Amino acid sequence: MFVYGSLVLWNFLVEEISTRILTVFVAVLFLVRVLQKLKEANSLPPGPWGVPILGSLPFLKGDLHLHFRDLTQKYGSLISTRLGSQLIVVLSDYKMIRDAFRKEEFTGRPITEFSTLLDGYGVINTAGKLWKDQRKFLHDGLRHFGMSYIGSRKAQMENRIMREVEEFLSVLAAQKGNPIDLNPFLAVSLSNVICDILMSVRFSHNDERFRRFMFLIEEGFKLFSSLEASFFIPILKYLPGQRQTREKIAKNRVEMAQFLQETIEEHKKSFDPSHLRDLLDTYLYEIQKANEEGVGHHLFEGKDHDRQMQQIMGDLFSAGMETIKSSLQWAVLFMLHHPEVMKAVQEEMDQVVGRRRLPKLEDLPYLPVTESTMLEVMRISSIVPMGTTHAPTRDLQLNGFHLPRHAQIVPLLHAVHMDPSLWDEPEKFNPSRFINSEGKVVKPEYFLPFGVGRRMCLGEILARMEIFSFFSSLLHSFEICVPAGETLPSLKGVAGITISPNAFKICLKPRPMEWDSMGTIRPAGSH
Ligand code: HEM
Repeated sequence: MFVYGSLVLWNFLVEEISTRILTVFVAVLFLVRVLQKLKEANSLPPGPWGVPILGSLPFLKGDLHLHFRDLTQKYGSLISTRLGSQLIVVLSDYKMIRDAFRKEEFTGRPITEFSTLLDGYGVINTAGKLWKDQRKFLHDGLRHFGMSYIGSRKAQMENRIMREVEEFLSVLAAQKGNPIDLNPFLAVSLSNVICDILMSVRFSHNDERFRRFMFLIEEGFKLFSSLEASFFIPILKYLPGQRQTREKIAKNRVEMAQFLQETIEEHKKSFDPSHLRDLLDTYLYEIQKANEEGVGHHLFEGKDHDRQMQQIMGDLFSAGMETIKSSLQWAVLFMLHHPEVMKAVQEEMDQVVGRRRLPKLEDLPYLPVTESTMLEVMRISSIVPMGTTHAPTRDLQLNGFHLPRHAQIVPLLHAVHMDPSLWDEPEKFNPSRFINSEGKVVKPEYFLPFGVGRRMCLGEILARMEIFSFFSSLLHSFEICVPAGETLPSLKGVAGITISPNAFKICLKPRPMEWDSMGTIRPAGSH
């Protein structure tokens, strides 16, 4: 009896002690974790803490890039803040951005609701080896098809662009000076340039297929924006309405994928390895080579080939069309606001290019007023105000602060372009800031419309060629004015991933070319 009683007591004590030890152990673990979090929070770059769960979300006012700019003015050029569950680190000093983004460890992409929707396909939202291989391949491929400052391929690219410029100008001339919104005309012409390079596809201005494709892209942007809240507070994705939005995104993606897949299938049928027509063919070539060698291709890392090609085409199209369209719309808008600059650009071209032909890329070094005007448009509009969001590939230190692996790193390009310590009166539109005392165009190292470092824009050369060709030809061919009775359109843009102007209308009055007064058809080789 005594032995039994002792055993019961012993067991009771052991259980009691174990429970207590376990409780103490859990409490210590919890405390250590809380201390770790506090230490981490203390070593993060400075910035507003906000409120529990929501972070700074309730205090967001206006456009995100302007909100971040206000914070950097208050807390310094490296700040951190929480938006819901996401830790955001903003860099606004150009040297800091440049030095950080040169390093491999800043080339990651954050894992967000948005990136999971894309399943790691494409180039823009990938990271690691797959991104690196993809980027190198695309860089070489785009060069091969003329995205280069030198060589015969450059001439090919210029011809391709000028074919679209001429069609653009003739469609505009057919509007006979009536008020028009340039947006749909630019959309077709610019899409044709990029689609030709990617997959030898061109659209006409009334093409139903193209309209549907553009509609799906625009709707996609809107649908993604309406999911934004759940990117920051993931639990919101279970709200009614959010599921339907996701389903709609998936449905639209299938429709766009079908459109792209049709082109991929046509390419597969007519594929000739000795004559690669476009970027899509270069992918097919790589796949064929890998199949013959019986190995998986490093460009796909076990991913579905067709889906990867679809996403690459989609990535380059969406990165390459909207950005140039917005830049050109900003350029026109600034010309309406600064007719004296428009006049100076036109006079320079009349003198250097003459009235017998359209401007060519080789004229550019002799057109400092035109070039500096385009640069100033890019600076002041900063159409990709926050670049793309990067993520550290591991926990890092930057300027003595801790950047955890899950942080989202934002390069605030807008703040760099509006920094009064770098630019004199940055809010003022002043192209001559890019011209030195010898009359030459100079681009300071803190001019970063295409970002900087390892993940900087892949399409910079094409973008510069297109912006020059469309802008200079438009101004060479037409006087641009506000429709009679209408007020000057606002310079306040609509901010999303890019900033574009609100829709506005213009009237175009032809500036006679010499072949018009001669009553002849445009002479062959005049452009
Ligand atoms: C005015 C036109 C354009 C501007 C201002 C622009 C600007 C930018 C910026 C700021 C970035 C992010 C850089 C970073 O995060 O560090 C970017 C990335 C990118 N751009 Fe552009 N871009 C333009 C046109 C184009 C064109 C025409 C193409 C395609 C042919 C293109 C393809 C890309 C791609 C693929 C990336 C992502 C690169 C990567 O993730 O490694 N862009 N661009």
